[in-house]
Amino acid sequence: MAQYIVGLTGGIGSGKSAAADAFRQLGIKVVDADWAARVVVQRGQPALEQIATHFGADVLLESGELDRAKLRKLVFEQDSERRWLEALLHPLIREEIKLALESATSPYAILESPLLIESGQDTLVQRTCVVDLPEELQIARACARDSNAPEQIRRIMAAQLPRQERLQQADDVLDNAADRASLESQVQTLHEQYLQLAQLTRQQQ
Ligand SMILES: CC(C)(COP(=O)(O)OP(=O)(O)OC[C@H]1O[C@@H](n2cnc3c(N)ncnc32)[C@H](O)[C@@H]1O)[C@@H](O)C(=O)NCCC(=O)NCCS
Ligand SMILES: Nc1ncnc2c1ncn2[C@@H]1O[C@H](COP(=O)(O)OP(=O)(O)OP(=O)(O)O)[C@@H](O)[C@H]1O
Repeated sequence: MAQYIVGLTGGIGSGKSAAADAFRQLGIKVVDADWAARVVVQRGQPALEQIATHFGADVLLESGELDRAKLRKLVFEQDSERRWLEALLHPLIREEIKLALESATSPYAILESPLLIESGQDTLVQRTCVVDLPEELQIARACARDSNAPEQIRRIMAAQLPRQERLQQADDVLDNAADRASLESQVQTLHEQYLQLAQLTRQQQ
């Protein structure tokens, strides 16, 4: 496991991927929880079978892969179904994340996760960085990206920590209300701090 891990979190459409790309450009290994969530439900994985048994074979595409759009609709319309899915997937996602972090060789690593705090993945990290922006801008960007209805995005946001509660958990905040250049220069500043913190941690061991 990389010795110093920074958790990068924020609500749907906040700009986590954009921030993560900027860290990658600086040579930092990024492990993405949404990627791990895809790995654990690939064809042939036991979790995919359990999902098909619980929700019915309708949640599979003809190829046998998960129909993610269908499952997305089902779980964000009913809290109990979302909780069932999370209870199945979160422990598997955590193990996948740990494996990926173990192979990180950069001076520090980033764990990018929309549910870093909600799912307890923050126990895997030394520091929490929150990507923040006003909710209306978050909704507008998330809708534009996925051509999703605002109501769908609001439902997903309702399943995530409210903005203020997330900010209370932050060691660092990336303000993503302005353009990408502004985000990238904030990432550069944090990167320099993280290099120092990672070095201090190594020296103390
Ligand atoms: C419901 C699923 C199939 C929808 O898939 P889809 O490809 O449409 O979306 P994707 O996985 O790319 O997620 C997009 C965004 O939705 C939000 N989101 C996803 N799952 C959740 C959840 N359980 N609670 C709140 N927000 C969520 C996140 O902001 C995420 O970045 C998928 O999100 C899923 O399997 N979710 C449960 C696993 C999970 O909690 N993943 C989040 C990372 S730990
Ligand atoms: N500073 C910015 N200015 C304008 N558009 C931006 C900015 N940052 C991100 N975006 C755009 O907003 C959308 C959401 O950003 P991004 O995909 O990085 O968010 P995310 O937090 O990773 O979302 P999710 O949780 O859904 O994976 C994308 O279309 C992205 O290109």
